[in-house]
Amino acid sequence: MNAENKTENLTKGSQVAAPLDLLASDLANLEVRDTPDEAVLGSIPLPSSLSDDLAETGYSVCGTAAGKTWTSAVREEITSLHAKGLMQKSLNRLATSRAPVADGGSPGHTCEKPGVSELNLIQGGQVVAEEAMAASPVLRSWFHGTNDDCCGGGLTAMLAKLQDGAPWLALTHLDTLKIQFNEGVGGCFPLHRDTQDKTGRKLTAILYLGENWEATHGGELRLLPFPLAPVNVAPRAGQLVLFSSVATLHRVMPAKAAVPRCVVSLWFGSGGLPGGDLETPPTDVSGKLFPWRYPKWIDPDQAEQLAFLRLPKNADMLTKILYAEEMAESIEEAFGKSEGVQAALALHFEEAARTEAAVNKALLELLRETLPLTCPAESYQA
Ligand SMILES: O=C(O)CCC(=O)C(=O)O
Ligand SMILES: [Fe+2]
Repeated sequence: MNAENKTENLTKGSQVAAPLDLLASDLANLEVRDTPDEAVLGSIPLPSSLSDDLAETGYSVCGTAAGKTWTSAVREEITSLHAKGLMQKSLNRLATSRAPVADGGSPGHTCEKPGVSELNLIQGGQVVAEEAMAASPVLRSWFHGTNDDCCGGGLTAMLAKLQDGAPWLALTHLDTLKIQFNEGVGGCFPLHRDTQDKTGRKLTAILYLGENWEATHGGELRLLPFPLAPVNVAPRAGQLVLFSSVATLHRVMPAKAAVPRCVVSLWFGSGGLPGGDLETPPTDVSGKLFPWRYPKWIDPDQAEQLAFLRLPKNADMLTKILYAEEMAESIEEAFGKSEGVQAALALHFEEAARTEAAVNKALLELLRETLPLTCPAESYQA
């Protein structure tokens, strides 16, 4: 059965695939390696499995992408920017109704993540926070790629490694560099995908800087690589997570201890920067540019039958339904239970129910029984 037929089945047809066996798997590809303390992000190889990881799961985890000395220096810079009051509250606008308002937008409720501050240092490839950048020599030299004296790392080296590791993403530039400081008092991010817009952002790279992170500190990044099982990633210093900005659902679990959680988030794009020589970025909204294939632990026949689950429209509909509860929980954890949040949750459940009504019931029942596809070790906390 091809993907087109399956797409129809999702909304109209009555035919459903045979139940799946949940298959055992080899778990990830954790390359143990000796990372020099001074290693700058970009200076040391990314996992050799990067391309396979991204194509099979939509994400790739690199246990150590930078050394202790460098990650400590970046953590100190972020901590000091926070102490100087140069960062901003992290806000989200939650839709509360589908009815348009006078200015053409839709009604919403703006909420703040408690204890979480952020700042874009780079946006559209340009420095947009001059004062903060001036006060951050380590991040500044990483961006300008002038740290030859520290193992030849920096943005240029990192971009080259990503281009090499996943050439099909056609990455051309760093679009955004955001720093984040979470005081560790419950702050978290609700379930989301990073990009629905046309900025050309394709790949998210998150570098964690948590010194002596322990499970009791919370703040794990939870990836939901539908239809595969969710994975929690520890925000340990030097750990880098790469994932599709367009496709990969993720959230940040609540921080549980008064230990700051510091993060550098990078978004890489294709198609060049605005005003550059290249054409408008190719978009993978059609699903064509991301070469999805299922991990080897899924039987090839089943993999073929399940390809339709990853067509963007299908994945969007099904995750809205299957992760409706987790989405609601993550919104409440991030923003509390104010009236505005309650209105947003009511709309969220209404939309999930409307989406569910459009999907073939037998197929949905089957998917509820068989998904997510689980490999034996679900949680990675190296
Ligand atoms: O802090 C993290 O681990 C992820 C943050 C995130 O998802 C975002 O900034 O979009
Ligand atoms: Fe995100």
